[in-house]
Amino acid sequence: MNQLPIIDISPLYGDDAHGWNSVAQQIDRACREWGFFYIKGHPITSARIGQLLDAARQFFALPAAEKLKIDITQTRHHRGYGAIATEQLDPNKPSDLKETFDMGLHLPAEHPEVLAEKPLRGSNRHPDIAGWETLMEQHYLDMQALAQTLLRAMTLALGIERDFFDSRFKEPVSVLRLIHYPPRHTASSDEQQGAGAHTDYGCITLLYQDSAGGLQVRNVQGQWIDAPPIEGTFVVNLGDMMARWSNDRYLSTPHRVISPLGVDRYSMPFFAEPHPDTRIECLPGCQDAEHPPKYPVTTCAEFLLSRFADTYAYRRELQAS
Ligand SMILES: O=C(O)CCC(=O)C(=O)O
Ligand SMILES: [Fe+2]
Repeated sequence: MNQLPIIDISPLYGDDAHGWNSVAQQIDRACREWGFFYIKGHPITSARIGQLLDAARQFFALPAAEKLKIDITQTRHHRGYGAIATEQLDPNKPSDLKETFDMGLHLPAEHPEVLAEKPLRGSNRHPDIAGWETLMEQHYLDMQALAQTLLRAMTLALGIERDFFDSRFKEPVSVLRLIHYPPRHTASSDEQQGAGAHTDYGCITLLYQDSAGGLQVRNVQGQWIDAPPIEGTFVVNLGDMMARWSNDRYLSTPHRVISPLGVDRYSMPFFAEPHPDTRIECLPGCQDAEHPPKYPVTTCAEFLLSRFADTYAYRRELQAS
């Protein structure tokens, strides 16, 4: 197994039941065998992607002092700029060779969860770049809608009600992230990695990657295989919350990014995660006498905060304070 499946999801934008079922079967198989696949036939235009890449290049090229005006480590709710080495995804390797911009659902100061200082809730912190905020806020909503379309298809194979995820993804904690990987300058990729080997924390991740390459996925035989850029697609993968929800019927697969040699790389993952209070509890169709629930029940917020603390020194300090 060395080739990730490519699934055309365009039938999900019509109401032909046969088309929906066919896509649902393909997604179900890819989730069980790989936890990773590509999608094509989605509604995000190449013009939009071009605007986002331009914006990302403009932002990451700003002087450090300008970017640090929205330093993520100065927030309680995890929004803004993460400088190089803020994250360490693989505890056995040096910190990651990448810089990031994170945003979430914009909640106004008077929202009850913001007033109550609930973790991960609040307003976005955008850089002062013309057109940036409108572009990013719209893209966030469009990626959330795309993620929910995929989740709706997944309910068919999981044997749960059609709106199971929709009802749990109201006011989600989903994150849209832009990443810049500076080039490595030595032929060896063993030292500092772009992104160390990790599994994602959330339910489902939709990743746009530019043409530089470097993403690798560990297959069930334990080999690292390339997930090369394919024009017009997103790479989709499942995170640990979905593995728990599905009692490991669906795989949360390790992946990493080898820093590009001689070129910059830009990527944009969207991490779809439900409302913070959502109970992550084995789905009824994923358990029986031979497969009892493997994981204790948790909530989305509780689970995410524990994983953030593993990855970010600043979150450990914040949670200890
Ligand atoms: O940049 C990429 O291609 C992957 C990034 C990633 O795996 C992550 O941020 O979780
Ligand atoms: Fe990841």
